[in-house]
Amino acid sequence: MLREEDVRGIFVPVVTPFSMNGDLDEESYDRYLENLLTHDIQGLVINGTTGEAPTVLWEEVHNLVCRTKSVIARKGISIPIVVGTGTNDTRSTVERTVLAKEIGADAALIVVPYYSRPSQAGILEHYRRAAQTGLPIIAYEVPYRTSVRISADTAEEILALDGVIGMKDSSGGTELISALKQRGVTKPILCGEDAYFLGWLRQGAAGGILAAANLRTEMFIETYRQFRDGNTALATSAFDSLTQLIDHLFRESNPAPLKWLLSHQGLLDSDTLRLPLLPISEGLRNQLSVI
Ligand SMILES: O=C(O)C1=N[C@H](C(=O)O)C[C@H](O)C1
Repeated sequence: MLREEDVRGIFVPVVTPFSMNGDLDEESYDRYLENLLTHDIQGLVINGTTGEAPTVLWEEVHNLVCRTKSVIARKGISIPIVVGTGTNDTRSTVERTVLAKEIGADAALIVVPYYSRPSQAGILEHYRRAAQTGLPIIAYEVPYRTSVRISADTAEEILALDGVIGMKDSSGGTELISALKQRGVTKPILCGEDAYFLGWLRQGAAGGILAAANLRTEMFIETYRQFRDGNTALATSAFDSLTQLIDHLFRESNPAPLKWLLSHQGLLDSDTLRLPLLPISEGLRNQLSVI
């Protein structure tokens, strides 16, 4: 299981490849994962936003976890697997987290419950129940997707729960992380906003869960390592080399641009997404093909 002290560095949220008919494309997944695991990343996230969690069935998540374990074993490496188990329903979140534990996940990524607009107390209770499953939890704050924002007080209380080992912060600004750091919170916070990765490291983030790190993975690792080692100029120049890519990857809904680039590079057979997401526009295809 993932330990709090190992929540650092570059975690890569994997895509869920689909064939043209919309079925899970297992062959592409294995090929893409084999390639990704040539890099020295600190963890994988299955069934996150980048994995199109809202459209992936639990049986498919199960299949992806098993396939991932096989690829990892074949390569003779060890790398933690974090599985997205969060829904907007506490009971199903707990059930999925228990199932993820049973199939050997190392931690669960649990999004703030969306749609229902729960109170801060309701959000805290959601995490309290999930944390009781015994699978380490990374809470995931992403207000532009969930339409609720956790306060610094609630974030601090969530992070104080036994079993919560960290937080992924995609809140769009540094207010939350700086408030938590000012309060002396020591549990790790991972950046979930690719464009702000270096800025977040400066604020005390322990690393990032970054869709863009599926591409140019080495430069993300370099940014993290140089920053960690105090070489801020080298970290800045590594990160500067990534900003154009990051900007393009988020011009249309993630993971559509990423899937297009992965298929353009031959790592996936197709850039198929499940509705309501659609493949990227022709305009963005033209831009991506020359970056
Ligand atoms: O899949 C994820 O985890 C990520 N989700 C963010 C989003 O699209 O909201 C982006 C981040 O890079 C990784």
